[in-house]
This record gives sequence, C-alpha cells and structure tokens, in this order.
Amino acid sequence: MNRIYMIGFMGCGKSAVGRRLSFLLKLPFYDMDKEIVRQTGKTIPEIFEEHGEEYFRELETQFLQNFKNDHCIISTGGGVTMRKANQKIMRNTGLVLFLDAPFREIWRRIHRDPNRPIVRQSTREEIEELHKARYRDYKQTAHITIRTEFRTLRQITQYASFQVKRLKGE
Ligand SMILES: Nc1ncnc2c1ncn2[C@@H]1O[C@H](COP(=O)(O)OP(=O)(O)O)[C@@H](O)[C@H]1O
Ligand SMILES: O=C(O)C1=C[C@@H](OP(=O)(O)O)[C@@H](O)[C@H](O)C1
Ligand SMILES: [Mg+2]
Repeated sequence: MNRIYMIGFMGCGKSAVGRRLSFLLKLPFYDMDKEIVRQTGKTIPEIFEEHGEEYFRELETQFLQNFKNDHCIISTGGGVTMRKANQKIMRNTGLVLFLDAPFREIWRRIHRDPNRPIVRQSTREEIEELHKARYRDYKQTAHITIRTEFRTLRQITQYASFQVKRLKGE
C-alpha cells in the first residue's frame, strides 16, 4: 500500500504537518487520535481515565489492522511505535516520516495542553525520559527523519513532500 505515516513524539508536529502535506499532495488526511475519538465517542483523556493506557494502545493497533484506505496521509499518536506490531504494519503499508524536534521545543508546545493525558500525569523530567526512551523506535521505524528545528510548518511540509516524491521515484 501507498500510505504516508507521520510519527514522532507528542508535539513534534505530526497532526499539523500531516494536514498541510495532505493539501500539498492532494491526498486524504486521517489523524489516528481523531479517528479513535470518533469511533469510541470519547475524548483521549476519557479513554485513558476510564479504561487505562493499555486499552488505548489496543485501539491504536486495531485501527492500524482494520484501516482499509490506501493513498492517504495518517498522523499517528506519539506512542504508536511502542508496539512492534504497529511498527511492522506501518513499514509494510507505506512510507514512514519521523518529525524529529528538540525536547525543549516539544515541552514548550505540550506542557499546558490538557488533551494529552500522559503529560498531565507526569513531570517534565519524566516526559524527557520518555522522549529519550522512545527515540530509537522512531528512528528505526522511519524511512525518513526530518529535523524540524528552526523550520516553519511550511518549510517542513515542503521538505516532507520533496522527500516523499524522491523516495517514490517521482
Ligand atoms: N515547526 C513548527 N513551528 C511552529 N509550530 C509548530 C511546529 N510544529 C508544530 N507546531 C505547533 O505545535 C503544536 C503541536 O503540534 P501537533 O501537530 O499537534 O503535534 P503532534 O500531533 O505531533 O502531537 C501545534 O499547535 C502546532 O501548530
Ligand atoms: O505519546 C503518547 O503516548 C500519546 C500521544 C498523543 O498523540 P500526539 O502525539 O498527537 O500528541 C495521543 O495519542 C495520546 O495522548 C498518547
Ligand atoms: Mg497529534
């Protein structure tokens, strides 16, 4: 299949860049978190509070296993690479783009956001540890790593588009 997946830590820009890239490449856009909210009728914090993180992880895997559309852009949630099965599905069904943002920038963007339950429950130090712990999985899963520091959303989107076309031989 011919999908484009955006991966990376919370706040690295997956949703924002994914949406812009979908306009640029004229492809439908899906945000996994939004799809899960739509399917369950619950917000992400509600799912975490009522059922726990493991249940949310299961919903992510089910989404990846059951999703049928091809030729589209999918922005994932920052924890999607925690499961090897998810890594495998993504690599086997599309191109995987990792948005690599510096932690201080990530923290600035996410620390006051009430919609990210993991941030709400943790200290800055804990989130920084999580960023470090996940970094290798992002790198290993991605076909392309894009460093976002000092780049605007527009520049990142254009660079992503260029890399996608290059890898597809267009
Ligand atoms: N390169 C960037 N420059 C400026 N703002 C950015 C950049 N990348 C992301 N943002 C902003 O940071 C916030 C978090 O981005 P978002 O796309 O929701 O991240 P993610 O989906 O990876 O968690 C949004 O308000 C977004 O517009
Ligand atoms: O990193 C994580 O474990 C999570 C990231 C979130 O998505 P974003 O990466 O879009 O913030 C969302 O899936 C959930 O809050 C858990
Ligand atoms: Mg997002």
